[in-house]
Amino acid sequence: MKLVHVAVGVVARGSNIFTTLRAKDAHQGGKWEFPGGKVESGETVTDALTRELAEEIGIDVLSSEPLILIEHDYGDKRVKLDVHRVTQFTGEPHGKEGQPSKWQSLSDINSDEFPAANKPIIQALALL
Ligand SMILES: Nc1nc2c([nH]c(=O)n2[C@@H]2O[C@H](COP(=O)(O)OP(=O)(O)OP(=O)(O)O)[C@@H](O)[C@H]2O)c(=O)[nH]1
Ligand SMILES: [Mg+2]
Repeated sequence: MKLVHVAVGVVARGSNIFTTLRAKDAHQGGKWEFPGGKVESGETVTDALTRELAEEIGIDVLSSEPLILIEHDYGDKRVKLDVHRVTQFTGEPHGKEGQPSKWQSLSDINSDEFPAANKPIIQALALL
């Protein structure tokens, strides 16, 4: 099965992190996620991160740094999540595609409400 390369952005304000709800009919639908999406051919991960966060949550990423790289096999799909912490941005994050969104404080984040691949992301954030 082919590996889907995904750019994922952790947008934080203090200890709050911006999260969005995946559409019911999407892969891992109904779970909360960190916004992001597939890296297209010819794009760098940073290009993809910038494009996806502009499309999905209406922000302009000014700087970001790598947080963690995760490979996960869902059985129906294999993903490589290239997770970056967004350290500077302009604009106010919102569910630009109509998706529900919320700021969640790190201490309240429940891994069970996120796709299984996200567990190490949430653990890594807790160590920062
Ligand atoms: N954006 C995002 N995707 C995640 C996370 N965790 C996780 O397993 N994924 C998986 O990564 C894959 C690609 O993400 P995506 O659905 O956002 O891709 P996309 O924006 O390009 O959407 P599209 O497929 O509708 O074009 C999905 O299979 C999704 O389940 C996460 O925290 N954020
Ligand atoms: Mg997406």
